[in-house]
Amino acid sequence: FEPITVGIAIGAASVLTGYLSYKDLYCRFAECCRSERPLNASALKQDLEEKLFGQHLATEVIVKALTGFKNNKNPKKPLTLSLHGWAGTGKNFVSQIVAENLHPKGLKSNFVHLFVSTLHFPHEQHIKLYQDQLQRWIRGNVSACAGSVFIFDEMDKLHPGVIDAIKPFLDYYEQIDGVSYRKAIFIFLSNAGGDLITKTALDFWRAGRKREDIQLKDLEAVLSVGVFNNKHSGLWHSGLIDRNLIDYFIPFLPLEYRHVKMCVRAEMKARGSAVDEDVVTRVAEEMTFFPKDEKIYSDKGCKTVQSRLDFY
Ligand SMILES: Nc1ncnc2c1ncn2[C@@H]1O[C@H](COP(=O)(O)OP(=O)(O)OP(=O)(O)O)[C@@H](O)[C@H]1O
Repeated sequence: FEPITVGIAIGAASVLTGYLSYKDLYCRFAECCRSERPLNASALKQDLEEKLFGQHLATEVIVKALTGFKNNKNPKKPLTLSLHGWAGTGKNFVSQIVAENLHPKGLKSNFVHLFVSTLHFPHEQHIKLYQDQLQRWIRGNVSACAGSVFIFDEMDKLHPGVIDAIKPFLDYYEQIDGVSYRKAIFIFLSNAGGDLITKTALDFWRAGRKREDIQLKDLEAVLSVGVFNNKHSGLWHSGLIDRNLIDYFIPFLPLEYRHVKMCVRAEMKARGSAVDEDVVTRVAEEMTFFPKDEKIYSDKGCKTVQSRLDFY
């Protein structure tokens, strides 16, 4: 070997390892954006299967959507998921699990952003301002981290004008003003279609069929009436659906008595207490169930379980 070449190689290697270890060290203390980091699909699946109760369809579609998207080195557009269902059925909860699997700090991460319509965009007269702020916010954050996650809660209460502001980012553009949005993930949550999803679940129940036998295709037609063709739905107005900018519609089924009980048990464990079946039953029985005669589904899903448990 020629001494000069060897010297250069050693120099380059030490600079490189120095750089790498510096970066690794830095990322131990500060949060780093690692958009290229592969998704641990089995960890996500396990998380959903263990923590999310009664939502076999949502679990299946979310794992499939995220695995496909994160395995694709060159996606043509950002991933857009639209989660639909009754209150308290786990839409926010799932977003939190997804966020944690993408960025370890989850909702607290600098690369995960949650917007709540009634909180962040409450006044119709300020739509123009919201549009500008939101566009600037998304542009700034995707420039800083390509794999940023944006969650929009209460999408059905969001003014279509605000949705219009984000539409360009969801499209198939390679870049907009030098920024590529193709690795970002947008998650929309709404109650739209929840009543129709419930009706399908109820039809299955009344026909003596198992909840787990409900398939995506049983709900696609239902969602298309409730959300796609419903002119009062913000999603329809915005043209997001017409332009095929939503990749996956994910239905959340209404929760039954047994699922509410599972939520109570999970909450007790999370609080570090032993599971007391007596308390589990009492909390579950305090919830209200519908329809009036059959009383199958919890009105609020698992939503008030935590506060009710405080009384025991
Ligand atoms: N399917 C579920 N499995 C396990 N826990 C659940 C489920 N659904 C709800 N929960 C529990 O109830 C809490 C409230 O649910 P969540 O906020 O996710 O409901 P949501 O569907 O987003 O409701 P909304 O439409 O009213 O915003 C969650 O933080 C979680 O603890």
